[in-house]
Amino acid sequence: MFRIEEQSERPKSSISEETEEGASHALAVSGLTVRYGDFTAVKDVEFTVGRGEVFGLLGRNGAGKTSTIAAVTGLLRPAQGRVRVLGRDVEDGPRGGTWLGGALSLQPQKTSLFPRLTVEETLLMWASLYPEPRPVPALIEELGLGQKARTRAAKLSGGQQQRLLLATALVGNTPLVVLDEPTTGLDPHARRDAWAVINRARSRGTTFLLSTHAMEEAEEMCDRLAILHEGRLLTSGSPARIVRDLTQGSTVTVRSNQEGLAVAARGHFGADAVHERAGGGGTPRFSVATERPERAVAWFEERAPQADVRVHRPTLEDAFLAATGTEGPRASEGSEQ
Ligand SMILES: Nc1ncnc2c1ncn2[C@@H]1O[C@H](COP(=O)(O)OP(=O)(O)OP(=O)(O)O)[C@@H](O)[C@H]1O
Repeated sequence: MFRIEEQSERPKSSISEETEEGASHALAVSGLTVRYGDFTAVKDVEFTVGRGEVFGLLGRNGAGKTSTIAAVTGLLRPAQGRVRVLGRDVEDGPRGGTWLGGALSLQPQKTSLFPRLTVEETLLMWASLYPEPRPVPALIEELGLGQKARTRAAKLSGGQQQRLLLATALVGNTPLVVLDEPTTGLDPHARRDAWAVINRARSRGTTFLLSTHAMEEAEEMCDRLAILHEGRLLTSGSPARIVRDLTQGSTVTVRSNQEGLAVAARGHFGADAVHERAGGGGTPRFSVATERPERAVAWFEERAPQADVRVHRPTLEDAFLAATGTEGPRASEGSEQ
């Protein structure tokens, strides 16, 4: 379990003062446990999202991201725990599109699109559920669907449907927007367009909770992340902090026939930092673990100009793989105690 203390200062939402009272976070999740029958899909998950933040949920397939989102949005009643949006308990809100009087909106699943409604009709329908929706024509343009405004949902490509789903979440103009894998299936251009749309909404003060499998998206878009694994929250923090905490730092890999180079490297960087690598019978290879790869590269350039020197900086994907690499038995009623 991990608590997050920081929070961002952002403009207040349009929700009434009464519901703002005591609402120091856009979203506060505590002790969240979701069960399906005797299977525990989410266990004691705890995190907060500051106003105006983009907060990402990462996790392998089946880790519990969608179940967490369902509980956060009131679509599913948790077995235990509390979810507060702008200080107000989600359980108190009505179910359906007008959650918490317009405080949050959710990007629905593809199956929620009405195939015979056009892009425009779909968004007008969703807009009618919220007190202060965004103007539909401008949103259609922003999502790059201008040419398709009068096309039925069934006739859109997969990526266009995905953009329409993102638009249905944004049209409500709510302080908190929840997106379940918002850019899955989008081409790289459309993905960047979607990021730009999210960033524009963020700059107006909108808070986002999103789940994603795209590490680049998580690194690029999210202020903070939580990694869920087998229903539990493993860690949370900024992408940089997660990389720092869960990986061994940078590695410089050196291929060289120069005699004595590995020995000299051990003398300079320390014996523990230098590791021989299996070279497969080719040029001898070793790696150096270092916090300052640039300096290590300069050191090798000076002593062994012919050497093949490459830097590997740990990525969020490295951190994610390291954190979620183990596949133990899932939490369940029987194994929790
Ligand atoms: N309605 C349900 N009934 C029973 N089990 C469910 C139900 N919905 C989800 N589960 C189970 O709960 C676990 C978590 O599922 P969830 O959909 O929350 O994972 P996820 O992290 O969103 O996965 P993915 O990345 O594949 O979308 C999985 O083992 C899943 O099989």
